[in-house]
Amino acid sequence: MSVTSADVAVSLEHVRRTYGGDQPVVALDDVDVRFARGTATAVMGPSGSGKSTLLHCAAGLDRPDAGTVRIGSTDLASLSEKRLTELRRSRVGFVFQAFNLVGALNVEQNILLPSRLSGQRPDPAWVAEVVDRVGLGNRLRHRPAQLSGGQQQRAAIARALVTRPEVIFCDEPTGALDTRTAADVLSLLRSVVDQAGQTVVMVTHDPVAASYADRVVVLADGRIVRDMPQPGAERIAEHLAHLGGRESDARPVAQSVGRTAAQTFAGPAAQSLARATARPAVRGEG
Ligand SMILES: Nc1ncnc2c1ncn2[C@@H]1O[C@H](COP(=O)(O)OP(=O)(O)OP(=O)(O)O)[C@@H](O)[C@H]1O
Repeated sequence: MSVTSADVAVSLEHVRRTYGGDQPVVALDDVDVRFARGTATAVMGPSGSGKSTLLHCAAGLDRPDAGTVRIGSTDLASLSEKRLTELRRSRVGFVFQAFNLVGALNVEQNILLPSRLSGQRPDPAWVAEVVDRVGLGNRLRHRPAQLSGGQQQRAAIARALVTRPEVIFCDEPTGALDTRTAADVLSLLRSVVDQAGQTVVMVTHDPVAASYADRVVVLADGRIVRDMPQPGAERIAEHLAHLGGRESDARPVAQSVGRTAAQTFAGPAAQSLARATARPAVRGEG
């Protein structure tokens, strides 16, 4: 993908991250990748290939040993820990497999937490729009434990959106969800990109989840070994199989792509899944 620097939301240039000890592990080995604004990218690869390390370095949660990481034009190495924390609160959003909502706070308080921490007073109209977009208007007073897994993840996505971050990093966002709920969450992330023009970088083991992205980057042994625009779930599964990905990575796709979406899912998720399993995700179809 050819992009000018103004179009780049996040860039990693020759990034290397080694974990120490007597037998050092090279988790990222000269990784060079740019994530364009207004796109969704899936980061895939076998267990231990460096996906989480890439996400953590890109998001400023970890510092590489060598190379440069930029959010927009900001070189993260130039920032003190305090400034880096501020950047993470204001310019970056996170969505994790385990939702990471604060159990003692209700949905509204969780959604507003990043703004509160960064001392901002979010625009009420924007908060209302975000709440509407994730469909939690009637759950704002509920605690996380009173929500389904899908609702908790939608609350986490709302929390990630509320500061209007330049990029949202997702680590296995559908890993704890059943397939139908996962499809709804992936459609929501897709709409964040298509309608709000935000940038999503998502680590996933799931080829169906990855097929919602505009691009799939595959890591092996800390290096990028594939960079595919809209490959589709079947092709992703084939690539993972060749890399010796976990058997469970490929099997559900092989099963679901053999059926129509209507057979596999009912309701609003079906249309999204049809797109995911029949052909690659296409931007603008949200
Ligand atoms: N804190 C750490 N200390 C030592 N080694 C680490 C540490 N974190 C990661 N590693 C090693 O770095 C390599 C990459 O790990 P990473 O977690 O980025 O892989 P991954 O692709 O996200 O794996 P998974 O899919 O299993 O979550 C692995 O060999 C891992 O054991």
